[in-house]
Order: sequence, then structure tokens, then C-alpha cells
Amino acid sequence: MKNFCKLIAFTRCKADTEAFRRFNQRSISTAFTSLRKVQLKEELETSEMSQPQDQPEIVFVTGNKDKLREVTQILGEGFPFKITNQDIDLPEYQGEPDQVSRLKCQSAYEMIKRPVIVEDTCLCFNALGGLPGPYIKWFLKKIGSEGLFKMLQGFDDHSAVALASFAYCDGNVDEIKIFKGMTTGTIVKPRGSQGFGWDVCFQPDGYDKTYAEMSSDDKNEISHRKRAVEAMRKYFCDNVNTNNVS
Ligand SMILES: O=P(O)(O)OP(=O)(O)OP(=O)(O)OC[C@H]1O[C@@H](n2cnc3c(O)ncnc32)[C@H](O)[C@@H]1O
Ligand SMILES: [Mg+2]
Repeated sequence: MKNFCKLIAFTRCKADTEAFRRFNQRSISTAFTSLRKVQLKEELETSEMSQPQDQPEIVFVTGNKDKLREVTQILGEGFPFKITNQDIDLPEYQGEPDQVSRLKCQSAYEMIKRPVIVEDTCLCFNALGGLPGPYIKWFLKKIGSEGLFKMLQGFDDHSAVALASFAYCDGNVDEIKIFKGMTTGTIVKPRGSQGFGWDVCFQPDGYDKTYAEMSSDDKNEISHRKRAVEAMRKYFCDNVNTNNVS
């Protein structure tokens, strides 16, 4: 009887082991299937994430890291090209804004021999017939934002236009494309601590804050740069075949 019980116990144990083994096999195969699904999902996600690597590249040539930051923020992810940057201090040309951007773009293309974008920013005072315009960089450097404000003290008209002009060259320097965006505003006594350059003394129309008192998201909603970037985005999305840009 004792042996009979042992035999039953042994058989049950064996049966349990067998069931356990089968159970384990099922679980292992289920686990493998799930693992493979996870792997496939990860592979897909990785390939989607790495897709921008395969996008054709356009080089944004600028020595100004704040411009680069704003352009990158504004472009976000819905742009069919990968924008890379080369930090080259391009010559500061003279002339009308379009002409300055065109010359800047030509010189950038000649330096790197790849599709390029450049941007030139002007701050134009209406009381001064559009000056400093493309020369704002030197005015800002020499007299600062406070000086820009003081320059207009003898005038009733303190209105100004902030203008961004992007220029794109795909290799044909006779066919450089220009994309412009402007925001009108007033030159005020410097206020605020965000942004860069002359943001502290430019108050866009319809706002009681200077660019430098706005968050970068708010500035990017209404800025001259935002408007120019959107014109450029439209052109690239509508007209440029990504296969033609290396
Ligand atoms: O290499 P690049 O792209 O030429 O960069 P830069 O700093 O020389 O730029 P610009 O020649 O276009 O000169 C414009 C000047 O205006 C300043 N600036 C440009 N965008 C501005 C913005 O959105 N707000 C305030 N200041 C700005 C900038 O710092 C320069 O002093
Ligand atoms: Mg410059």
C-alpha cells in the first residue's frame, strides 16, 4: 500500500512536471512571440526616428546661434529636409536687404558647394528712411539697444520694421530664391531679459511687451523670422522635389 501511494505520488509528480514542462514551453514560445513583436516595434520606431538621417540635407550657414535656435524651433519636424549648420562668419554686405541676402547666399554656396540657406536680419526705422536696416549689427555693436532707442528721440515717429530675409541656393547662383518675413513695431526703451540682439527695444504692434519680454514660443509665433520661415517652408513643401537635393 505504501509503495502504491509512492507510485501514485510519483506519477502525479511526473504528470505535474510534464504539465509544467508543456506550460513552460507554451509560455516560452508566447514570451518569444511577444519579445519578437516588441523587437519589430522597436526596429520600426528606430527606422522612423532615423528617417531624418535619410532626408536630403540643406546647410544653414550662420554664425549666430540664436538665429539657428529660433529657425530650428520654428521649423519643428514638418520640414522635408534635414537642416544642418555651418558656423561661418559671412561677410556683411552693403545694399538693399534682398541684395545683401543674395550676396551672402552666393558667398556661402561658393564656400561649401552644397545647397545652402542664409538669413539676413534688418531693423528698419521709418523715421530714418529704413536705416539702420542691414547695418543694424554694427549700430547694435557700437551703441547698444539703449543707443538705438535714443537715436529716435528727436523724432515723433518711433515705428520700425523687423525684417528677416532667407536666401536659398541649390547650386545655381543665378536662381537664388528669397523668402521674407516682417513684423512691424515700435522702438522703445529696453525692457526684458529673453531673446537676443535688439529684442529688448522692439515692441511688436498689438503687444505691450517687447520681444525680450515674451517667451521664445510667443516670439516665434509672431516674429519676422517666423513669417519668413513659413514662406520658405511653403516653397519647399510645394515646389522642391526632395530627390533633387543632395
Ligand atoms: O552669420 P549671420 O547669420 O549673418 O548672423 P549675424 O549675427 O551676423 O546676423 P545679421 O548679419 O543678420 O545681423 C543682424 C543683427 O541683428 C541681430 N538679430 C538678428 N535677428 C534678431 C532677432 O530676431 N532679434 C533681435 N536681434 C536680432 C543679430 O544679433 C545681429 O546683430
Ligand atoms: Mg551677419
